[in-house]
Amino acid sequence: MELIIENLTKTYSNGVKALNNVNIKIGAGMFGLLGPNGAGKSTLMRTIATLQEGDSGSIVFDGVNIMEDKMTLRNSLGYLPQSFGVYPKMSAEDLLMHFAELKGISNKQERKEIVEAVLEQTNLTEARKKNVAGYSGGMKQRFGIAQLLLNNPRLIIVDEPTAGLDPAERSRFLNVLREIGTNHIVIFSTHIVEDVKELCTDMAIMNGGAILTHQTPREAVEQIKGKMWTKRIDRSALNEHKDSFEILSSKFNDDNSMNINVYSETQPDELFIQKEADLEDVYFVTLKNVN
Ligand SMILES: Nc1ncnc2c1ncn2[C@@H]1O[C@H](COP(=O)(O)OP(=O)(O)OP(=O)(O)O)[C@@H](O)[C@H]1O
Repeated sequence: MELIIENLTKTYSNGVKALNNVNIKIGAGMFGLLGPNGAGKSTLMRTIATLQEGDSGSIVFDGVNIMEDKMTLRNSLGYLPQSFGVYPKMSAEDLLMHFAELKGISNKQERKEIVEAVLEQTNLTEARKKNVAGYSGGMKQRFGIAQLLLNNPRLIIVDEPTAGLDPAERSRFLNVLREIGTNHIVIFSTHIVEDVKELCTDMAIMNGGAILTHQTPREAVEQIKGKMWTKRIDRSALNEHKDSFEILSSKFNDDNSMNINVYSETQPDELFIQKEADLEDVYFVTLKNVN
């Protein structure tokens, strides 16, 4: 199972180059697509999901060029968009039975079994009789996953699913995705670095329509190990430090001080101490290198 994207380009009619020669190979497992707002993540995901077309390049899923043969991909695709419509006042179970019928599962017993299974997979069995319209944000997102699992997709695309979820709901949602990720390709876009850290076996960072880096989270952190420095400064000294150092990120402390973080091969000055590199540092280093 493999998705291969080559030389994919898309320029919108207003001149925005949303995809700039994207090349990437994605295998089974949880793949995190990380990037700031406007990086091109949604454009890339919508193009893979065949909801819009690239200007040039190719996307091949399991040997089939999906730009030429959209139907084959659609039969094995589950797509959860960034936001989806309003649900009627129906229980999750009834609504899923209805969607299953629309998806062509005509045998009622078979439909029941599949619906039961997807409710279980998304931890919604207890809430199956409740109206989906009254579900919390996190439950709606899990329902979205239940719905896309009905036709047993091999490629699952979820566009910023954790945005707006509270920590408990986010964690439940990530657990559901984690289970699914073991035997599917799951492409998951987010601007939350923690999501990728907790969940993904593979990841890419995107900005300005281009893939800036494609590595496992562990490899990415390994690469900047020993090169991250932090210095505790008085908050009022921030501007003078900005003039002297390229500050990647900063954190306020409880007192009047703050920590500034810098990427450097060598100690930037004698008051900087080495900091344990993490994925957030990778994200900022990667974005900074192209700016
Ligand atoms: N239909 C469109 N017409 C014109 N420009 C568009 C269109 N859709 C997106 N863009 C622009 O293309 C660029 C990439 O947008 P895209 O939505 O793919 O990014 P994103 O990484 O998903 O961002 P976000 O996290 O904000 O959803 C942005 O500059 C955006 O303004």
